[in-house]
Amino acid sequence: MKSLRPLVRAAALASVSKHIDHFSRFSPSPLSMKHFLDFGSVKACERTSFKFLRQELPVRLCNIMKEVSLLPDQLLSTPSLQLLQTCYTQSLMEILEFLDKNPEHQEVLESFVEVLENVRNRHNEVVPTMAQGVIEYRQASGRRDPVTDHNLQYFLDRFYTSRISIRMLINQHILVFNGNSNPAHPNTIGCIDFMCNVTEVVQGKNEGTVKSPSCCVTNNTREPIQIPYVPSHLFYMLFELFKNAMRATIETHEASRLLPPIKVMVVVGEEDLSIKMSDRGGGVPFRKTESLFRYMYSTAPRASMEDQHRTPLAGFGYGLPISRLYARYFQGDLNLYSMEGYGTDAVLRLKTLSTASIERLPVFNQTALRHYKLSL
Ligand SMILES: O=C(O)CCCOc1c(F)cc(-c2c(C(=O)NCc3ccc(C(=O)O)cc3)noc2-c2cc(Cl)c(O)cc2O)cc1F
Repeated sequence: MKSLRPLVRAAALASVSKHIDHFSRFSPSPLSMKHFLDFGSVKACERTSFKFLRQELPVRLCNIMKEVSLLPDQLLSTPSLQLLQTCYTQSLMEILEFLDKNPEHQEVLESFVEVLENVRNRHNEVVPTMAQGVIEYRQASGRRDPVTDHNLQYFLDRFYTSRISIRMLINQHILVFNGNSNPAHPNTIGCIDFMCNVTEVVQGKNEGTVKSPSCCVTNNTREPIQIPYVPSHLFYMLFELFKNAMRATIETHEASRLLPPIKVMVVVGEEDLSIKMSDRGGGVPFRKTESLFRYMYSTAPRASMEDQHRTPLAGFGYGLPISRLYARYFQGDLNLYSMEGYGTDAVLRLKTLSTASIERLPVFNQTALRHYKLSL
């Protein structure tokens, strides 16, 4: 008797592709920070959240899985991408199990939270796994051409934004409905601090270390600058910017006893909250600024110490491009203004109003499809 395993696997794959086709026809529904706050506050209803997520999570998963399926075979066939597709498929099937479950049953709601925790943990390593897949693809395909790099950048921006948004929905549901209020952080609703003191988060990033440049923070108001935001997202972005500013400053002033300070200005306007981090770390040529945002998974060893100083861009990780995705996720942005020979200003913009902070989500549609029709 032939093993049933291949038949079962084929049937499961056929079923999954049917679901992916079905749910990828829906567009993801962007939520605003105000919605997250209103929904997670006293009006929080776990049944309503459950009914929304058992539809919306498959929609977001299947929209990006559709784009993954359009990647070139040489990338799709890498062990890392095979692992990612299995991971996403498994998570999709586990959530789809709840489509016909009764939200009036408490055990259904409790089981759903457990499944979401499993999904979140399963996806913890997605970023380095995708990075490894890109390295394997680049090693296998050998040639590097600008069109492929451009289309890969387009895909990775969408893939990581999708992942940020899925984890936001999952974390909100788990934190709001797992019954543990957070006494240490009374201003939080799920993973959102509705009175996030931006200046304090900036200052908290500058724990002095040996020989690190001093930092001074100035506001444009005497009152604390507070907006509803996700502290972990803000922490990730500021840490990345401080790391780069400190590295440039230290490498440029190695011989100096006194390092020029990194200055941070926090300004809140009616529409934008802007954080400008200014260093005197020597800057990079204007022509190379955009390359700082590339997903450089280069494993190329640097030839020498000299090279290490002259071509650090080759070793750029993905901290900066993903920081820009976090900023853009809630309609903000991250821009670099570098003056070669002097230093760099990194300007992080967030939205002041929770009604303007609306999820910016990738949608699988004809426009997206055209990017993949071109040779990736
Ligand atoms: O490891 C990681 O994850 C991130 C590793 C990251 O590594 C870097 C790093 F921290 C800082 C810089 C850098 C330089 C530099 O290095 N200038 C010297 C040079 C001059 C010319 C050229 C050239 O012609 O190519 C290259 C560099 N100048 O400004 C910045 C700079 C960059 C950003 Cl994103 C920032 O927010 C603040 C900054 O001061 C470059 C990095 F690459």
